[in-house]
Amino acid sequence: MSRFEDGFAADKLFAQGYSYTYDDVIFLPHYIDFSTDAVSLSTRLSRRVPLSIPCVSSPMDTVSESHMAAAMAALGGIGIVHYNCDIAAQASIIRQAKSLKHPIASDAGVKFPEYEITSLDAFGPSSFVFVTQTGTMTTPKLLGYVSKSQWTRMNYEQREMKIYDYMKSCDSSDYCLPWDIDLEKLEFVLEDKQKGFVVLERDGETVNVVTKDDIERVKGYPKSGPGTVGPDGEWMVGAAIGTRESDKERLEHLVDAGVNAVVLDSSQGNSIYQLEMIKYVKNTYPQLDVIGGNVVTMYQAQNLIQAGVDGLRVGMGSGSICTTQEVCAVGRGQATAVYKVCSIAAQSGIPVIADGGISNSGHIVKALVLGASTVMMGSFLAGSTEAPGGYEYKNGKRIKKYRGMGSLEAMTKGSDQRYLGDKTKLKIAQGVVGAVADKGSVLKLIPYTMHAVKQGFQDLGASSLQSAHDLLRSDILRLEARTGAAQVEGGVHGLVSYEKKSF
Ligand SMILES: NC(=O)C1=CN([C@@H]2O[C@H](COP(=O)(O)OP(=O)(O)OC[C@H]3O[C@@H](n4cnc5c(N)ncnc54)[C@H](O)[C@@H]3O)[C@@H](O)[C@H]2O)C=CC1
Ligand SMILES: O=c1[nH]c(=O)c2[nH+]cn([C@@H]3O[C@H](COP(=O)(O)O)[C@@H](O)[C@H]3O)c2[nH]1
Ligand SMILES: [K+]
Repeated sequence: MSRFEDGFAADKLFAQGYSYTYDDVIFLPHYIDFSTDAVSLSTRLSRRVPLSIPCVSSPMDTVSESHMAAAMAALGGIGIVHYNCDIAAQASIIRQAKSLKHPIASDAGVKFPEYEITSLDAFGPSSFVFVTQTGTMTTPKLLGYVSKSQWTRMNYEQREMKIYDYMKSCDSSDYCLPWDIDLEKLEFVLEDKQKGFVVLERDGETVNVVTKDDIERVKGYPKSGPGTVGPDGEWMVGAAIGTRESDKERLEHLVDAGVNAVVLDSSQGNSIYQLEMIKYVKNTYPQLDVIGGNVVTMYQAQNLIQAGVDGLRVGMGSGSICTTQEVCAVGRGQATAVYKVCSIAAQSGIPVIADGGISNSGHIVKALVLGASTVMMGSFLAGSTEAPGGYEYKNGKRIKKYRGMGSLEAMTKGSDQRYLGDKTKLKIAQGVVGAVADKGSVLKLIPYTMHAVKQGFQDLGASSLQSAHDLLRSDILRLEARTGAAQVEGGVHGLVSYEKKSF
């Protein structure tokens, strides 16, 4: 096939000594001969974990607990449960995620018993505030509830009381339904009994609380592809662990809880600790996929591949809450890192997760076309209904906390595990604590985002991830670096004001 010399081949672009990130590069459009619906984004997380969409949630304590993991699996992606908690808590998050057959995260407020409700904000868009021991719906034990109408009728003095002084208790089995009940039956019960909410239980444990409004809300979301279901017929769930001796005991409990893949969580994965942990996991649990990282160079990747990883995670300092490049002077622009690592991983058929720095669908297209099999997202998913933590209001905006796992706040919470109780160890932050805007449910956000990604693939003439990788490696797909002015031009510019609505 004759071709004009136009744009750059990826090999040439990424060999110039620059560290490019997603925004620095742009693909040149190719040729369309299929519809957007013909694009398949099916892929693999790791050697033996197939996914129908290339989306993975970050193992961070403000992103991935049970509701996020269940929702990601229901969408055809996967969630990686964080390990900034004790072993029993992480195992129980995995069990709960697998038990959320209907991955509905209620948008009701959830508070702990000593909380004082001072405004209707506590209810969010819902008619209820639920009360659990921890003030979250992660492994909840429902103690009681307050309805909006009850609270509105209370006088000012009563409103200064703690919730447990006036909440209605709901230990009556009248509210409880089995975790695996059909959605139609669930709806029927809600209609029939006029209760407004039900409690789903498995083996005597509460796994979820769902209101009538929640059911109506999720019914309006787009249909998503086949979910990520394991051989046990339940959602596949991944989990992060560290590389300390104590992580071996942690892993044993996670395996008991049914974990389907494990991510060795480190900013610099090319270490003796990780190489030894990879060998340990492979020897002890040969059926379990182990993902190594993080890496950004071919040398790092090669070492982990030789040690036997089933997947690699790429990114150092590219995350929205990361300060690693500032603090340690190491890392790499994410586009370069993904391209370089993928070019070596492809030779061994090892899937690569492009981790961090995703803030729009275009970044996802770039990561996937540059060779990644999946993208891992923190800030993109934080702030959603499924992310852990409650909403707050700031300057009239509904927000949720989002923090780096290397922030002082997160390290302090997990320090007992990571520093083995050694309080004398100096802690240097490599991340920040912040907040992100309410994004609604990932059950809506992700299907729209995947549709946008398919449109990008169509423009490039790639009907699948494999076809995109082939086009790139055969130099048919061309790209260029964007100047600062080209990046400005590529964004919205020259308007006095505008409203950006993506879907
Ligand atoms: N992707 C990124 O750019 C970054 C991510 N993070 C996140 O922050 C969290 C913490 O990351 P890291 O500090 O890199 O975690 P880490 O667990 O790899 O490292 C913590 C410290 O412990 C040491 N260590 C690990 N295993 C050991 C063993 N068996 N014996 C003795 N020392 C050992 C490491 O060398 C390091 O000094 C993770 O969740 C990570 O994903 C942090 C910084 C950057
Ligand atoms: O330098 C860092 N300090 C941190 O405290 C930290 N916490 C998470 N991560 C990494 O960032 C990824 C999420 O990035 P995004 O918000 O951009 O999706 C995550 O998936 C991690 O790889 C950190 N990196
Ligand atoms: K950063």
